Amino acid sequence: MSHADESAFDRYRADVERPLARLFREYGTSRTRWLVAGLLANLVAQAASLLPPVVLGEAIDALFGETTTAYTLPFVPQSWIPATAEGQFWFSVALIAGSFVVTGVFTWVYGVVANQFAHDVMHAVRTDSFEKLLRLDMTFFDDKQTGEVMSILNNDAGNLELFLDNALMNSLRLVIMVGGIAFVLFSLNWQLALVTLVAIPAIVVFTLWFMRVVAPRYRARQSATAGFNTRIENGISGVELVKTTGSEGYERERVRDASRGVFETTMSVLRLSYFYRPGMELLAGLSFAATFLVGGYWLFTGTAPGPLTGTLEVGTFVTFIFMTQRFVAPLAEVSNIVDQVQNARASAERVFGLSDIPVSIEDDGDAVELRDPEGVVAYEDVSFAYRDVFGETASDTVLEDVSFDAEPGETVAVVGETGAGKSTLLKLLLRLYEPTAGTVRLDGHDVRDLTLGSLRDAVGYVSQDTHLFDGTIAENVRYGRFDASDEAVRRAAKAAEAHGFITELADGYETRVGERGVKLSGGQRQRIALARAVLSDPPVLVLDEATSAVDTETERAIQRSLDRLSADRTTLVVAHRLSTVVDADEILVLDGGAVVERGSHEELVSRGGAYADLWNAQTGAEASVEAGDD
Ligand SMILES: Nc1ncnc2c1ncn2[C@@H]1O[C@H](COP(=O)(O)OP(=O)(O)OP(=O)(O)O)[C@@H](O)[C@H]1O
Repeated sequence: MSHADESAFDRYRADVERPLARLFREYGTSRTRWLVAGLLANLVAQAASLLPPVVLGEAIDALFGETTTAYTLPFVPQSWIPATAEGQFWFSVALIAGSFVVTGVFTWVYGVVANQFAHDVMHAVRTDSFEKLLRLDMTFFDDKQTGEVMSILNNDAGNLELFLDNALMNSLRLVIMVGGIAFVLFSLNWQLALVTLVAIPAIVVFTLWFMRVVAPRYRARQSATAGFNTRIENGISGVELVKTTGSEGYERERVRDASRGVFETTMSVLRLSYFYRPGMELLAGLSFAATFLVGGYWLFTGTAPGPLTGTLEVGTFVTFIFMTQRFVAPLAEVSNIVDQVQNARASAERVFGLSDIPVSIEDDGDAVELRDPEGVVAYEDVSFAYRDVFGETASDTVLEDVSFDAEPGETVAVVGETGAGKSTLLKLLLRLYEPTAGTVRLDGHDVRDLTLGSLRDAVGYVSQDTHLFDGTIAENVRYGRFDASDEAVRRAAKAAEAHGFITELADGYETRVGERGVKLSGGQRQRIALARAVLSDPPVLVLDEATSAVDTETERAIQRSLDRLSADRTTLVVAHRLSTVVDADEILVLDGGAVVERGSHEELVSRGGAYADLWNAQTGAEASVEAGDD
């Protein structure tokens, strides 16, 4: 499989080694005290819960039978045990009551502690994953796997929580129960204990087999779930397109297929679980039946059956029966534990798969903080091709040997046919991508040497597709400059010719813009984005078709205020409508990523080249539209 066919997740997820061990290393060690407290509380609770059957068995033999034996208890010094039968009876009552109290209190403690531990880890996994997402290169998002990503933050973090809270504590309970019970049974009667515990190796082998067989099915289920999330996410975010093209049936089919994938992969896990769970119950039940058969026969006949030797007391037999019952329940839980462990393993692989995706665009140790930027921009022989997340070239050359300078107060316009590389050229200044050759400089610094924060603070950027967050207009203008005063927000809106329409809205600056700003028109959204870019008063303004969606009248007004704004700033602007760039100090005409012409509007028109053709086509077109309007 070539990299192009493989998602970044698949690649890095496959390389994650021992994901659950890594979970403990990365998230458990800093929370060891919670883990240890949980373990200890669990240990005490389980140990205390083993006491009543032992005391009961001892009481039967020492106090209730016709022929009584001496009252002894494992781990309890003989000097603590009262000498009289009555004293021993009350001692037994106290021990049984006490053990229930201890079990109750410590079960509560371990519940609280385990919850705290597990939810704290889940919180950390979520926030770390989100933080990592924000650091990832744009190339990652160009592959757009929103559904996968949402799955990590939701399902996977949840699976890990369930594992730490439930599976981990339950498996400890299981180990303590089985270990503790085995210990007690062996100390009471090792021969009968062998009979009782003979099923344990079979249970272990059966469980290991199940885990091995079910693991790939879990992985398949998780990917199917992530794929389903992606489908849903795409269907909903593109709902307008779905409706306007009447594609509801098509989308329904696609979601149905994705959902069927989840259904089938889930069923393939469940089919094994159906088999495993009764298998475990059967093995646990066999152990109980064997104990009852052998112990019962021993008591019934009064002689040790088969190769067994010695005597068996009724009380010991009762303790055995109670104890065997005790481990049937936790053993039946094993299938749930295995379920959660497998789920958690696949989820941890995905969490760490994400965290292992390399980030190439970030501050390195000696990045320079750009202070008091002037806004001198220089592109020196810049070439560029898009790369994929694996660092391999993913597109043809998009920019080739582009050089230009822009000083404060100057405007450089980039024009050219669609796909010529104009937007890409601007993005390199913000270091959303890095050139494959050549250097982009701001105030003489290679942008790669500057801290991303100070670089991006110095550049106000309005992209081609403006994004607004759900919130008020004021919040959207303030985005990125969260401490800006109301007055500053208004000033920025005025500069972007947005103040007028904002004040006409019922709630003015407090109007909610809806998901992605859908409650505003395209032109209104652009003006808010422009206001956002000018709010911070950056020395460099980068406008990628910032006024393409507004009417000519508004565009002229914006142009006038931009002229004022750009008087002492460096402005890089991409425009399709050439009328907006006639005053630019330099116009670069891009064709196939290379600058084919450069100069002022007048120079380029008089040269009669590509720009002049574009200009004539546009002014001619405008003239005919106006003629048509008349
Ligand atoms: N994220 C990406 N990954 C791979 N190739 C890309 C990516 N973005 C753009 N391209 C390709 O790079 C080329 C230049 O795109 P760019 O958006 O810079 O063009 P443009 O001149 O701004 O076009 P337009 O005028 O239509 O906005 C196009 O061929 C496009 O297919």
